[in-house]
Amino acid sequence: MRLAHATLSRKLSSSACINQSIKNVVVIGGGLMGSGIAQVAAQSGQNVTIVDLDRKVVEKAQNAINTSLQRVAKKLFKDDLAKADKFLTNSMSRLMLSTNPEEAVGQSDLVVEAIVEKLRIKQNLFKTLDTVAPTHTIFASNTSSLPIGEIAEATQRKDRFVGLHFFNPVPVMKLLEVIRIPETSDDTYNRVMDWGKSVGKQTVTCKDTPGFIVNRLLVPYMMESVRLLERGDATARDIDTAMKLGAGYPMGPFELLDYVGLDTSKFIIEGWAEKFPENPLFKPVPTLNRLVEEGKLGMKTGEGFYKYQKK
Ligand SMILES: CC(=O)CC(=O)SCCNC(=O)CCNC(=O)[C@H](O)C(C)(C)COP(=O)(O)OP(=O)(O)OC[C@H]1O[C@@H](n2cnc3c(N)ncnc32)[C@H](O)[C@@H]1OP(=O)(O)O
Ligand SMILES: NC(=O)C1=CN([C@@H]2O[C@H](COP(=O)(O)OP(=O)(O)OC[C@H]3O[C@@H](n4cnc5c(N)ncnc54)[C@H](O)[C@@H]3O)[C@@H](O)[C@H]2O)C=CC1
Repeated sequence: MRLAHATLSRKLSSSACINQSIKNVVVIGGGLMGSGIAQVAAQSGQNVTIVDLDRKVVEKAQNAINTSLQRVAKKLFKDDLAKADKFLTNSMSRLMLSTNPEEAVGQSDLVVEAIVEKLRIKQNLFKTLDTVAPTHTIFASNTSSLPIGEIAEATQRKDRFVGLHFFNPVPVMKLLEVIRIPETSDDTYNRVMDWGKSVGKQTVTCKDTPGFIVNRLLVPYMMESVRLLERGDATARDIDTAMKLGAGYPMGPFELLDYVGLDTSKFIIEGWAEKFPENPLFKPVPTLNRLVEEGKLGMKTGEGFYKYQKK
């Protein structure tokens, strides 16, 4: 009887949740993207827990969010300091820190994963969370390039699994790519589309295909830029200047590679080269591999294609 009662209450709670909007968000990964995703959810009025392996990383994320929120507050309430301060305090009050993903997801409506771009690590994380997260909780990956279907393989909740691909810097870039797999339910899709708009993003939808829309076009362009450099056709600085002044890009490809992170860029192209060895667009790039091997990951380590002032 107790079991039936428990099952009934889970069913009721999950069906009741279907009508509820997403209020409790857990972001796993407190790096470049995780901190941005946590920020836009917190500033939009949601309760957010940001999780990473290491307490120092989540505290660093909290500081980065605070700094970024000050820029947003200044823009939103330029001549009303009291309102700007209230916005900042309220947003930060909705942000919790954790290094325990299993515990953090206990009350979640949505889990957004933004950890390292490695399929096995993402699968292991979701496999573990699938056993402890509430039945109604939606799982989403912010992966740049991995198949959402393969990440979802690790769980029993493919109907509640999507890709939610944000862009860097998350507080500024307006786009959110929403990727559904064949098993994604209409209710899940509709709820994450509404959620994406609630955090201020314009959503587009794409099939579960390598790189979805933007990265499928952007990453080969960035790799081709490095090949142009390797041939000695032009310097990195001139290639960046050319693309900013000639194509109106806000950043050139080398500035962007340093901004995105050379490690993430390498993981993306490596994954595609492995799956599609015959596609010349996905050929790995020796200079990128060398810089990553030397620990030069871009802005986040102070040097990539360019050197940066340590903050
Ligand atoms: C790899 C993947 O999977 C997918 C990806 O993300 S691919 C990468 C996609 N992103 C891009 O292509 C970024 C291209 N670059 C840009 O858009 C711009 O260079 C940039 C927004 C990053 C910086 O813009 P900028 O004009 O050079 O510098 P800056 O003046 O500091 O910022 C411009 C505005 O954005 C705001 N801003 C910039 N970074 C911010 C942040 N982290 N938080 C909050 N606000 C920020 C600033 O406050 C500023 O606003 P105001 O001018 O109104 O004060
Ligand atoms: N860097 C970018 O411009 C963009 C990256 N992405 C994607 O977002 C994801 C994260 O990328 P970044 O934020 O750039 O990486 P990052 O390296 O800045 O952050 C990744 C974080 O994940 C943490 N982490 C790793 N394994 C973990 C685990 N098992 N549990 C909890 N935390 C763990 C790391 O400690 C690190 O803090 C990747 O899948 C990437 O492809 C998506 C859009 C843009």
